[in-house]
Amino acid sequence: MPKVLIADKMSPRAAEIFRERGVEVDEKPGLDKDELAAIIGHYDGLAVRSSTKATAKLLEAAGNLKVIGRAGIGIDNIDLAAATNHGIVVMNTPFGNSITTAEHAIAMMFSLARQIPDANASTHAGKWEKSGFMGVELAGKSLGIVGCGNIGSIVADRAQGLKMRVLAFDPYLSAERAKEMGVTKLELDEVLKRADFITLHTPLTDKTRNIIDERALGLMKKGARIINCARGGLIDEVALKKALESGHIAGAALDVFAQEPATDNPLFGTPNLIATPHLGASTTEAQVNVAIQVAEQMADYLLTGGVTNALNMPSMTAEEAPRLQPYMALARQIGGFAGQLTRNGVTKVTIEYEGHVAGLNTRPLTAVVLEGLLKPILESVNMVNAPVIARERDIDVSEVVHEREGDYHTLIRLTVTTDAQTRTVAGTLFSNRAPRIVEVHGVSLEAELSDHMLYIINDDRPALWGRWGPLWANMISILPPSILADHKRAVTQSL
Ligand SMILES: NC(=O)c1ccc[n+]([C@@H]2O[C@H](COP(=O)([O-])OP(=O)(O)OC[C@H]3O[C@@H](n4cnc5c(N)ncnc54)[C@H](O)[C@@H]3O)[C@@H](O)[C@H]2O)c1
Ligand SMILES: O=C(O)[C@H](O)COP(=O)(O)O
Repeated sequence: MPKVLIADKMSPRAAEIFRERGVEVDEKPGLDKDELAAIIGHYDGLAVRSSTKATAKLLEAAGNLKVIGRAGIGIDNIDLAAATNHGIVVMNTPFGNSITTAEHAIAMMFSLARQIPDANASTHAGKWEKSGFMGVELAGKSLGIVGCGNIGSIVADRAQGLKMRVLAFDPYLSAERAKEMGVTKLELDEVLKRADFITLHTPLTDKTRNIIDERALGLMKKGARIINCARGGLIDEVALKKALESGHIAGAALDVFAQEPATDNPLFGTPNLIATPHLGASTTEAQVNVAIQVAEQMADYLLTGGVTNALNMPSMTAEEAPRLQPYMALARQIGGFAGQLTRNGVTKVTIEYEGHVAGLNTRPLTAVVLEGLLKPILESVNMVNAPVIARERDIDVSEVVHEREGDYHTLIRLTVTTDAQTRTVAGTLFSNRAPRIVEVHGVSLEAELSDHMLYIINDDRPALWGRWGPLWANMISILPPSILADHKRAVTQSL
């Protein structure tokens, strides 16, 4: 029975689902990195939110780990490259907390517009400063959204309900989608210049780090307000502090910070700053959503091989997984067989899908062919890291899907090119389930592979094979070793 560790505070629904699905589960939120490293080796799955750091060092100690599930969206706390290298699938739940986070951004916008946190504190202090908290109306104002994906588009919808004009900067937002959403798509500088409120909803990448820096803040209207419920690091915190202190920016509401947990931040104490401790996803509804999704996805992967919302391997639904299973076995055999035939460095790999298989989800099959191909040289390769390893080794991988049906109702053909030669291996499924190798280097044959086989090319040199010679002339043979027991010496010499 696979075993999963829930390492962050999560809705109890996650553990319930793991148990219902037949996955053993331990809930241990709040372990420090050494405690986690000491036990991670016992688990097949690790379920986290944003607190647990799945670092390269931790993953070194995670010898059995097959999947990391992020109950949420951002995976900044997971070393994706290290996970991929270790063959660990990383999956998130991209939609479960989007509404909740969009609502937090809207709540932050209202809080800024009406200074609710300061007014609340002042009233609690018995000051009754009615004239000290003059606000601004949202209706008729412009909201600039930077990053108009899942959350940004929900924010746009809610803002339109508040009768705001919505401007969007997102290089990947199509004109049609912008039109459909009723937002005005503009370049960043235009959005900054025109908006009364700016809200950020991009991931933190090399391109978005400090996207709101001193220059960007300078472009914003005097008296504009800014909200960040996406990721710390999108705003230069020192520049924002200056802009708030000078009054150029009338207010900022931040849910996320460059360093988290943010217990000591240069912005703390700055006037007109509203801060929440990364609460964007913290509603009961969102936490139940992401807990259910992450547990279902991880259980699917561990129990059926189904892959949903993975960030480092192609998806394969739990329904597809059993249908693809015999093809996975075939793909692994074809790749493994070709890998054992290949001596020199591989430069190019072409995988052709023909007939029935051409209509299936071929990306996982390609990953498995590559796994098989690379296995003879790299013990730790699996279908998660095989495509990355191929890329790192400059192997040009291409998939060709033929709609035509050839001699077989379904066929996978692998062509491997090295500096020295080109080799092909093709296989089919008998009765839609039993893998058969049906072609090697253009020679037709039929072989059911088992774990230990002998592969022989007979050069047809006189006297090499004694009485077997005439039979094997110009043939490739793949045989169980027992058949050749009497001829062991000859075979050994030949190989
Ligand atoms: N505060 C929280 O608790 C909380 C909760 C959920 C999500 N988040 C964060 O919110 C962010 C957005 O989440 P999402 O689900 O909407 O993601 P998403 O991938 O659906 O949307 C991100 C958008 O940003 C756009 N984008 C990418 N690079 C850009 C760039 N250089 N300039 C402008 N736009 C760019 C993308 O095209 C995409 O449309 C993520 O960073 C996520 O981690 C925070
Ligand atoms: O990316 C996310 O989903 C949010 O940052 C939520 O993080 P959390 O699960 O730690 O609340």
